[in-house]
Amino acid sequence: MVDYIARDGVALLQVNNPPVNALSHHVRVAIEEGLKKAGQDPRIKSIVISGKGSFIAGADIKDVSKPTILELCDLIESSGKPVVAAIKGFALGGGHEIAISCHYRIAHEKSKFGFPEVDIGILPAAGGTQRFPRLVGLEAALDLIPSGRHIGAAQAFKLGIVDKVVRGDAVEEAVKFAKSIAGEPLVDRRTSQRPVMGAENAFLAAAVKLAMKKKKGMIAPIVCLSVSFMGSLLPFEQGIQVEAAEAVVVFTSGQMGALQYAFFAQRAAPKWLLPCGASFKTVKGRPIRNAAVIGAGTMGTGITMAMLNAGIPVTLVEQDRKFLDKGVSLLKLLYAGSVSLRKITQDQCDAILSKLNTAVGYKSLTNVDLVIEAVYENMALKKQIFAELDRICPPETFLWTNTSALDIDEIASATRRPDKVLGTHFFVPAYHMKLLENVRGKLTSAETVASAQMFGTRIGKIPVVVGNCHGFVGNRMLHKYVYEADFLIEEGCWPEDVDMVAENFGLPLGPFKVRDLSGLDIRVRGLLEQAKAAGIEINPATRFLNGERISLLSKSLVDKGHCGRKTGRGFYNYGKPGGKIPLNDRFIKDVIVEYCAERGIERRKVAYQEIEERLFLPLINEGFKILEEGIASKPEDIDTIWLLGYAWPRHTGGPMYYANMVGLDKIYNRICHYNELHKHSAHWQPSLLLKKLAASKTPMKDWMEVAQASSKL
Ligand SMILES: CCC[C@H](O)CC(=O)SCCNC(=O)CCNC(=O)[C@H](O)C(C)(C)COP(=O)([O-])OP(=O)([O-])OC[C@H]1O[C@@H](n2cnc3c(N)ncnc32)[C@H](O)[C@@H]1OP(=O)([O-])[O-]
Repeated sequence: MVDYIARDGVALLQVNNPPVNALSHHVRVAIEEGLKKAGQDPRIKSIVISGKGSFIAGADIKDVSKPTILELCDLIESSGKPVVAAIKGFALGGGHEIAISCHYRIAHEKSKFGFPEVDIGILPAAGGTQRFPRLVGLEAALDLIPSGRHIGAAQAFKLGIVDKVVRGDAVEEAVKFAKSIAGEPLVDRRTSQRPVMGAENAFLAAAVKLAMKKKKGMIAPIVCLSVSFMGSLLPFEQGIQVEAAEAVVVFTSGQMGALQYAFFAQRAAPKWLLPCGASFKTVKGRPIRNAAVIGAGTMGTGITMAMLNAGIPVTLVEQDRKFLDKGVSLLKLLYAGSVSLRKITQDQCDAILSKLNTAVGYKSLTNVDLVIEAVYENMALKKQIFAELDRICPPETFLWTNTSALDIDEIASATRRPDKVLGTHFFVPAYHMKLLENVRGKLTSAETVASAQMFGTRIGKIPVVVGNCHGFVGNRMLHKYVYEADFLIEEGCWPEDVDMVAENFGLPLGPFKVRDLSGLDIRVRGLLEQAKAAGIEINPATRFLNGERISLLSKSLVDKGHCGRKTGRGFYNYGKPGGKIPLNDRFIKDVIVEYCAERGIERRKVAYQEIEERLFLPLINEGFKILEEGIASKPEDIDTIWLLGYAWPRHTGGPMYYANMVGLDKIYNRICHYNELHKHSAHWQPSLLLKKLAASKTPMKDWMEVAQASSKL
C-alpha cells in the first residue's frame, strides 16, 4: 500500500493503491508507520511523500476509519525532519491536504490540484479549510475551495501552493531537493503557523453569491466558505474546531449520500448489461478508425466536432453543397472561438481540422467504420438514407442514427444489417454535453453496443445503454413533466408559479422558461404530428388525444405569434425578439384565462406542494416503468441520464435516488392519489414495480432483482 524506500538519508514514502491512490485505511496506517519509522531512524534526514503513477486523489470515499487524514496532516507538519511532497497526476481532496501539510511541494508540470470535496457533499475537513487560506490567502481560498475546481501546476505555482514545477521526474527532483535541505530549520514552513493574508469581508460576500449561483442548492460550498472565513479570524487550533463542528452539519445533511451516489452512479452507468446477459465484461467493441456524419446541421456539426476533438477522422456529408458549406463554416467559427478563448492553440486547431473531410452525397462512403446519420427527425427520410447507406457502405460498417425519440427498429428495418444499427441520442451542444444515450434496437448486436460504448467513452462522453421506446429514457420521462406543467397552467397556475417551484427544487430553469428558449412552435409541431399519426384532427376545443388529456395552450400562444424568446414573447415577455430577461406579462395571462374560459376549465389556486408533486412524481413513476420494462438496466443509468442530460439537481442524486430518499411508500401513495384525480393521464397509473418495491421496502441496490423476478412471472 505504501512502499518505504530509504536512500542516501532520504525516506521515500510512495503510496501504491491503484487506481487513484485513495487514502484508504491501510494507506493511512502505512503512511503513519512510515513517518514514525523515518522520524526514529537517525540515518534519515528528510522525507519525501509521493504516489505511484499519480499522487493522491483524496480520501477513499467509502472508508472513514482512524487514523484520520487530519491526524496524518498534523503528524507530517510537526515532523522535525523536512517533508517534501513529490506531485505528479492528481493531488485532490485529502491528497491536497497532505501535500499542503508537507513543508515543501515539487510538482510535475502536468499535475492537477483541487478540493473536489464540495462535489461529494463534504468539506476539506482534514484541516484543508484552515491550512489552505494560510498558504494562498483568503481570496484564492474562497475561490477554489467552494468551486471544487482543479487547477494546473502553473497556476498552483503562481498561488504559492507549489514551490517548484518540473518537467522531468518529480520524485527524483524531490529526493534531490530533500537531501539539499536536510537539517534546515522548518519554522516558517509549517503552513498552520502562517497568518491568513487578505482576510476581508468583501471576498466573502462575492464568494457566497458565486457559490449560490454555481452550486445551487448545495450546502457544502456555503459551509466551506463560512468555515474558511471564520478560521481566518481565529488561531489555527480554534479554526480546526470550527471545521470539525461544521463538518458534522454537512455529513448529516443527506446531500453527502446523494452526491457520493451520483459520483459512483456516473462511473457505473457506462458499464452495460443486456437482457440476454451480454455485458461490458464479456463482449469487446470494435475501435472506430474513421467515420462519416450525415447532415451538417446543428447536431451533425456538433457530433463531427466531438469526434474530431477525439482525433477521429470524419467525413461530413450533405446532399447539397450550400448546406455543407454552411455547416463547415459554423464548425470553423466554433473552433476559431476556441482559439481566441485560448482553449486550444492555432496549431491544435489546424491539426483537428486536418482530419475533416467533406462530401456531397454518399458515394464516397465505401471505406468507413461508422456512419452517424444526423438529419432532422423524419422517419421516412431516415429510412431512405439508411437503405442507401446499406447499399453503399461495406457490410461491417456500423450505421447509427442520431434521434431523440424515433423507433430504432423501424429505421433498422430499412437495412440488411439491423445488428449494426443503433441510436445515438446526443444532447445539444453535442461537442460539449457529457451524456450519450446509446439506444439498442431489438436486433442490435452486443458487439455493436460494446463498440458504441467504447466510442462514447473515447469521445469524452458518459455513454449509457438504453432500450428502444418513444423518447428512450430521458425524453420519455421528460414528456410527463412537460404535460403536467401545461395542465397546471390550465388549472390555475401562472407560468412563473410553476417555474419557481421547479427552480426551487434545483433545476436551473423551469419548464416554461425552457420552452421559451427552445421555441413553443417546436412543441406544437410535435403535438400536431402526434395527432396526425393518430388520425385526429386538432381543433381549438380538442382536449384529448386517444383518450389522453392534452393541452393546446402552447398552440394558442403560437397562433398569436408567441413562439418564445425568438419572437420576444412566449410564456414570458422578453421585450424584443432574442431578448433574454423574462418578464411576467398581463397579456399572456389574458390569453391563458381566455383559453381556459373557452374550454370551460375552472381555474383554482394550486398549492406549492401540488405543483411540486405534479411536476416530479409522473417523471419518477415513468422511471420505475422504464426499469420494469428493462429499458434501463439499473437505476444509476436513469439518474446519470437526468444528472447529465437534464441538469437534475445533483445534491438529490437523480430522480430514482430522490424517490428512494423520500420513501417509495410515500411516493407510491401520492401517485395513487393523483391517479384517482386524473383518470385521463396514463402517466399517473402507478408502476407495478414501484408498488412492489414500496411494499417490500427493498433497498435500492436490490431493486433490479425484484424487477427481473417480476419480468419472469
Ligand atoms: C475529512 C475529509 C477529508 C478529505 O478532505 C476528504 C476527501 O479527500 S474526499 C475525496 C476527494 N477526492 C475526490 O473526490 C476525487 C474523486 N475522483 C476523481 O475526481 C477522479 O477519479 C480522478 C480525477 C482522480 C481520476 O479520474 P479518472 O482517471 O477519470 O478515473 P475515474 O474517475 O473513472 O476513477 C477510477 C476508479 O477509481 C474510483 N475512485 C476515484 N476516486 C475515488 C475515491 N476518492 N474513493 C474511492 N474510489 C475512487 C472510481 O470509482 C473508479 O472506480 P471503477 O471501479 O474503476 O469505476
